[in-house]
Amino acid sequence: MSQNYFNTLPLRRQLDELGTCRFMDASEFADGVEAAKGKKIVIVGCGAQGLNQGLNMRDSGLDVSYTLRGAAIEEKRQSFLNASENGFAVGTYEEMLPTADIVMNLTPDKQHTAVVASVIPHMKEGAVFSYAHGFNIVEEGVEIRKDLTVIMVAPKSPGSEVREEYKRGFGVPTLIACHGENDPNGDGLEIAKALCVAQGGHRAGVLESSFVAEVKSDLMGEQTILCGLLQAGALLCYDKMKSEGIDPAYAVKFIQYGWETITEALKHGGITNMMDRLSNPAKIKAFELSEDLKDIMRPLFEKHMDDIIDGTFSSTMMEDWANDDKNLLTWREQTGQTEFEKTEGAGDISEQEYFDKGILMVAMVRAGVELAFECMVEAGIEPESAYYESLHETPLIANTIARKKLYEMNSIISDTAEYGCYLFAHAAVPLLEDFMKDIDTSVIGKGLDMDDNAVDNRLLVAVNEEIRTHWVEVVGEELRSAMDGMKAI
Ligand SMILES: NC(=O)C1=CN([C@@H]2O[C@H](COP(=O)(O)OP(=O)(O)OC[C@H]3O[C@@H](n4cnc5c(N)ncnc54)[C@H](OP(=O)(O)O)[C@@H]3O)[C@@H](O)[C@H]2O)C=CC1
Ligand SMILES: CC[C@](O)(C(C)=O)C(=O)O
Ligand SMILES: [Mg+2]
Ligand SMILES: [Mg+2]
Repeated sequence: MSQNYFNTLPLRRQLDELGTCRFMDASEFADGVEAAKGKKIVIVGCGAQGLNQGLNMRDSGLDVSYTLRGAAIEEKRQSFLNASENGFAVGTYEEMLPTADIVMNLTPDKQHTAVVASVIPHMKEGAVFSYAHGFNIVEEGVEIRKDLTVIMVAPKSPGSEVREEYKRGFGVPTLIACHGENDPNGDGLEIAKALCVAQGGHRAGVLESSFVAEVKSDLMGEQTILCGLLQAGALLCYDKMKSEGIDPAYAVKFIQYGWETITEALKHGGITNMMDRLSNPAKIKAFELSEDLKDIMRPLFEKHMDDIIDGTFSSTMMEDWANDDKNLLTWREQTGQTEFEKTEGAGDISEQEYFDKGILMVAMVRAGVELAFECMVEAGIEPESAYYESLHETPLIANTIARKKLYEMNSIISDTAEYGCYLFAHAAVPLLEDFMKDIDTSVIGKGLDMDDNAVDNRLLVAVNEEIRTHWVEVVGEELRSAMDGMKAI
């Protein structure tokens, strides 16, 4: 029986692994996809990451095909259709794996131990086995045959946006690593770099990371700001707007597209730019609300970080795996039944209106990004990694909500993220009950009375200073300066 790998490490090694983070210079990607060129790359699974990573890598000139479990091929399941209708070769493990040079495991985390057991025996000696998230290695302590090189290429983005950003000529920030226990030829990182380039990651920013740093930061981002808070915030804002007499169809549309519009400003210019989109009085109001939100939610964010670091979260989720995903499936069903999810959105809303009438949503984003960033950094995760996992990825998740509300977000993110999202949202909604009682339509749905735009100069200066000097803004400005190819959506 394997055990939590991170928990077996001595403290100093844990801290080293958590703090492994080197921003890679563009010159390090000068060889492009060379290290993977001509190699047979076989992807296991053709879902959210599998399909989109494969499409990008093929467009980058690599030899990509798929292997699926026998039943998926026989029954022509969605994964088979995803691969075959996109013109990829698809075969069984016996057909595809023995000749593969690089096998990319893009199946759900829950399945990884079974996938390792069934896939690895077919792999040739000296091949490469790749992950997009290190849960199986770090939280389950799975050990891989020593002749195999084990790498990680982890896009900080939903699969759909890995593709969309690539098509726009950009990419998504990516964490790459080679598992120290499996690097027999010393070339694992070179291969990870090539796969990352093939997915477009080098255009947005790449960190040389570790499996540990990726897992602990990824779990924190997805549970809190990326998914949990957007889920909780959507439900709370909708209920408030409706109870204040705002047309439900307008409220739904406002929230569905509001996260995307607001956080697009975040992606391009950080919290500073997002807050600058508000009038001065609205900015001060959003700042005050976000300070209150930070005070109320800090213990919850800290609890998620602590539970992730000491393995409580992963063991709780694995209990649910063993219980046929009872919690996950119940929470998924409940989300599908919410009025927000079932009501069709309607109404004309201009881009600026989302800011002017969405002051509370702006406040939630600022509070969530800063809290997630602060908790990660306090736990030993480097600021660059915390930035990608909190601020940069929030708009990419918001893009999925704009497509089909919370249903779309939860079906595109991994099952692991979805579980953590519900866990957080179920705690956050009651936690914010009293705070929400004091909220009215001036900050969500209608906006401030704009007859008088006057503000206290000293207060405005202090608020601007506080926003602009936060560490997430300092590191963000640096990281965004390397994102010269970023495109508007
Ligand atoms: N979702 C995302 O956007 C992100 C995911 N990740 C990571 O990427 C990995 C893949 O996640 P995601 O794309 O969400 O996964 P999906 O749920 O979309 O993967 C579904 C695919 O996995 C196959 N599969 C499921 N179980 C098995 C099994 N036991 N054996 C073989 N194949 C199986 C399915 O085939 P079948 O048709 O047979 O069921 C299907 O092809 C995870 O490690 C995740 O943490 C990382 C970043 C973001
Ligand atoms: C936000 C969740 C994520 O980590 C991701 C898309 O990056 C996932 O596991 O889906
Ligand atoms: Mg992630
Ligand atoms: Mg994840």
